[in-house]
Amino acid sequence: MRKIVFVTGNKGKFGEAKEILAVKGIEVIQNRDGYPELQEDELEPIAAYGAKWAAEKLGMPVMVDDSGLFIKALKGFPGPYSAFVEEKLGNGRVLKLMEDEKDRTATFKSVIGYCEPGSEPKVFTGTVEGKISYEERGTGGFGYDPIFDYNGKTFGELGNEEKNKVSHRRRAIDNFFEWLD
Ligand SMILES: O=P(O)(O)OP(=O)(O)OP(=O)(O)OC[C@H]1O[C@@H](n2cnc3c(O)ncnc32)[C@H](O)[C@@H]1O
Ligand SMILES: [Mg+2]
Repeated sequence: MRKIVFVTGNKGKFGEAKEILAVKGIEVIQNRDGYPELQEDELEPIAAYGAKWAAEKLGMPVMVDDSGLFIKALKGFPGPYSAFVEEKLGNGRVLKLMEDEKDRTATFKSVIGYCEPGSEPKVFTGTVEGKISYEERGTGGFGYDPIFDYNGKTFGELGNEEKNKVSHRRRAIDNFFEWLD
């Protein structure tokens, strides 16, 4: 069975990637050592740099996943700052920022960076469109899931199995897997 090391400190991301890739016959092993996260306004260079850095450091093939929530009415905020905003503000205050906004459109984006030592990194992108809810709903998932409404249910309400069929992460991993084959 093929094994890939996933460098991430995020338990939610790891659990999802593990489930999605298990179906494809790939075992994912978590490494929590982390990598330097560039400050960029796009996720792709952050994922590419992180994957390259970690592959050279660990001397084995690695994947990383840099992701974020892009809210249209907030000009794409929090986007690449999603982790920082989640930690400092949380979902409640993101909803507060959205209080008077009629356009609730938002995009979740995941960029998988993959790199083998001595090679150039590859990036694979997945997105899913949804709406920012008016209140937090559901206890499933992690991070922004309770405020991301996908066809009437938040990702927090959907449950892992359903989320994994349609999520940004699923779509990015599908693209990655297609290339791997
Ligand atoms: O160690 P890493 O992999 O960097 O883990 P992280 O949590 O710092 O992750 P990012 O730097 O990619 O920041 C992404 C932020 O967006 C959140 N996020 C990413 N994917 C999500 C998803 O599927 N559902 C809800 N929130 C998500 C996540 O919790 C972070 O706060
Ligand atoms: Mg991070």
